[in-house]
Amino acid sequence: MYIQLVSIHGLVRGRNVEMGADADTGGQIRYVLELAKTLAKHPAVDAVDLFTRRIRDKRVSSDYGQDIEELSDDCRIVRLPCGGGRYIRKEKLWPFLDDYIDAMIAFTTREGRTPTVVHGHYADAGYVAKEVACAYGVPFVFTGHSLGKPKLDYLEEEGWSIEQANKELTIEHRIAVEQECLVAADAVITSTRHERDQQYGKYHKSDELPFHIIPPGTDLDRFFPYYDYEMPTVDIDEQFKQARIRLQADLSRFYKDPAKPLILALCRPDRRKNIGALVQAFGASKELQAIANLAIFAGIRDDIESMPENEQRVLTDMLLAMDRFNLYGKLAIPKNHDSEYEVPELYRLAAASGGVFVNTAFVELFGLTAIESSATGLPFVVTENGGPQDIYENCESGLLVNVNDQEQLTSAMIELLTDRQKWDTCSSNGVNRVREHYTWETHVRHYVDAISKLESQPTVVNTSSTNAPVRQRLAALDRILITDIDNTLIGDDAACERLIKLLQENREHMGFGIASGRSLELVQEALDEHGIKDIDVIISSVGSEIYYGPELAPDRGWSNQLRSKWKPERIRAVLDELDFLHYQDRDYAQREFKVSYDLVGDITAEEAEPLLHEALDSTESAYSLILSHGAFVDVLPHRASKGKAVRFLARKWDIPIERVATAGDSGNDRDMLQGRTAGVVVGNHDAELANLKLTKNDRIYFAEGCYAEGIIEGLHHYRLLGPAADLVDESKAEELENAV
Ligand SMILES: O=c1ccn([C@@H]2O[C@H](COP(=O)(O)OP(=O)(O)O[C@H]3O[C@H](CO)[C@@H](O)[C@H](O)[C@H]3O)[C@@H](O)[C@H]2O)c(=O)[nH]1
Ligand SMILES: O=P(O)(O)OC[C@H]1O[C@](O)(CO)[C@@H](O)[C@@H]1O
Repeated sequence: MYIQLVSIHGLVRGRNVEMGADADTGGQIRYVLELAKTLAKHPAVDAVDLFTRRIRDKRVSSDYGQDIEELSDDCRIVRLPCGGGRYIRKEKLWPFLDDYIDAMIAFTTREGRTPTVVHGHYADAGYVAKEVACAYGVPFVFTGHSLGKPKLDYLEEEGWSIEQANKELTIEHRIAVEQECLVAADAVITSTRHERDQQYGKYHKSDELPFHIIPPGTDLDRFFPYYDYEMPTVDIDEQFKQARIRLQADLSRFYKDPAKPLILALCRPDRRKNIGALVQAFGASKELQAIANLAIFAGIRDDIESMPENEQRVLTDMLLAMDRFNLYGKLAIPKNHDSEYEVPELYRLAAASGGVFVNTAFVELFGLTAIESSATGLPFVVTENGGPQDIYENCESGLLVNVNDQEQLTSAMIELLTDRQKWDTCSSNGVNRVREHYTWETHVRHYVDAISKLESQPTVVNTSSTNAPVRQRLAALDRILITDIDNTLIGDDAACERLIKLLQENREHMGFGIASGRSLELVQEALDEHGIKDIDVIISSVGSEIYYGPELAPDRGWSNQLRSKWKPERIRAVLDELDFLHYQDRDYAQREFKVSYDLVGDITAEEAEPLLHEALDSTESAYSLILSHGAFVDVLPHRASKGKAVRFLARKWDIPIERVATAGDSGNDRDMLQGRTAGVVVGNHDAELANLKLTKNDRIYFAEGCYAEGIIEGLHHYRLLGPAADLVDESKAEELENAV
């Protein structure tokens, strides 16, 4: 089996995982890393790749910018670009996921290994995994980790409007994607029954979906029992001992009486973790304060003011409550900790002190911290709402509480802190039963069982993607022809037929694309009229739209790139005032990313151009102006043009730009013909192409043949037809350039 796991957001690396560095780097990151590493050790698994986002940002470690990180011989983290290098929160990643899908397909195709399953974690990666699985016709597995509907319910209770939740958290889109993932999934892996029934239950009935309840594990090499320190025969890694000394020193700075038992809380700084309830309970109970100290580790922070709003509020509320209840000398809120060695030591220090672990989250889908604390022998007091119910039933290593009932919370803590017998029972139960129920090895055994049953029966029809085959085809191409339609591809029917036949013969390696000023509808009309089929990609409306395959699936990544600084209403307002322009009212002429006019009167294109720029500059829109056939004026977003769309495609599908043949006849083809593409200007070209000022880098072949005959001549010229071995290499390209 070759398993692809996908987990896009947060900070993912193999060593020194920065758990709690922000709200996006929590339990899910730990989960996917442990899952990947343990899966790779299973005898039925040949390899595991964990796909995440490549981040190149000075504010975070350069580790997150590495393309590949080996976790073991058969297990890698693969980082692919998704929306630039800057580290951004997960809600901002949505527009870039389509590009990520394509990058992942291109990567997989290059590697030449088809995944057995693609497993997406959280809605964002679920979306990616669903499409990739569909592209390869293999099963898609989904795990939500945290779901949008319950989050929205919580936010609404907190007074958020749906508009605010959409604006800041894109919540309805997330929920819609979760819904699609659940319908498409061949297996949904959940951690607990409660999660299946109460959380996923908000989306679908449990008998409608292929659920597998497989609880996660915990790393027992790190979360060993606290009493191992008392056992002279147990060998403990020095790094743990050093972490212990550091923590002891660090915590004792906060406390008047450091010898008291420790009440420990550890979670991401997220409001739903409801840390306030714990501070409130501790602050209000003189008894608790008399018998124990409180330590809250809520992520890692530098300057609270520079943190996102959610995290900022959690921390400031906590500091304010500390002040209000005057908990100085009794409460520690350390700024930093490391999750590899210090977190396990924290649990052990708390256990050795006879303390207790507390999690007062409003709801916890699973709650890794409850099994971590139990594994070290630290009893817990944990929310009864969610996954901890299962943990409690299996381990009996603590108490469940209604976190809205302060009295119950306080008494539970007091009970465990004062009843030594109870504490001992919970502590030993935790150590023993976590080893029975919550190891990653057990998880992986069940996981492999579940997915091997899927192997032979992928229910691809479930998925919503219709363009998967063409995506896969594009990823496998090593060259492509992209041609204009009018007066280039069409104009000589017999030559056009010859070209189509040649392309058919070379179809295995060579793609066929159109780049036209026409709208999609009019491109189709022309293609239908001439019986031209098997188009892989259509760049329409002068490069402002890209579509794939027979289903005409839009490239949303391209549209997202164009949206920035595009102000079509302002453009229209100023151009409407110019008397040498007529707003095109023909069908399909105006598009989301294209505002088009005809030149009218005696004015020439050369005379009109400076006047148009002057008007357009006043709009503060980032535009690109294209004049063609001496008659048409197209205004597009600054990032749109046929040439830019062609380069975008070459990059995205990893086709060397020298092997992208472009063919055209007029001004709006200029930028796809110039540069390193294998440009072909057909013999019947417009005068505006005759005087192209070519630079040393340009490769343009002026064909003698007209229309499609010229294209065929160009393809031969660049030796783009025939077997891959004949392809022009870099040195030949230079020779050719000179010849041109
Ligand atoms: O400051 C911190 C905060 C957390 N952690 C670690 O981060 C993980 C937190 O996991 P968990 O307690 O499960 O909470 P979340 O981060 O909220 O994780 C989400 O995803 C998990 C995996 O699916 C589920 O168990 C949770 O219920 C769900 O909320 C644990 O390993 C902690 O040790 C730290 O190291 N430092
Ligand atoms: O607030 P949200 O969007 O539900 O996300 C919760 C976060 O918790 C996590 O488990 C942290 O790892 C992720 O699933 C997600 O980053």
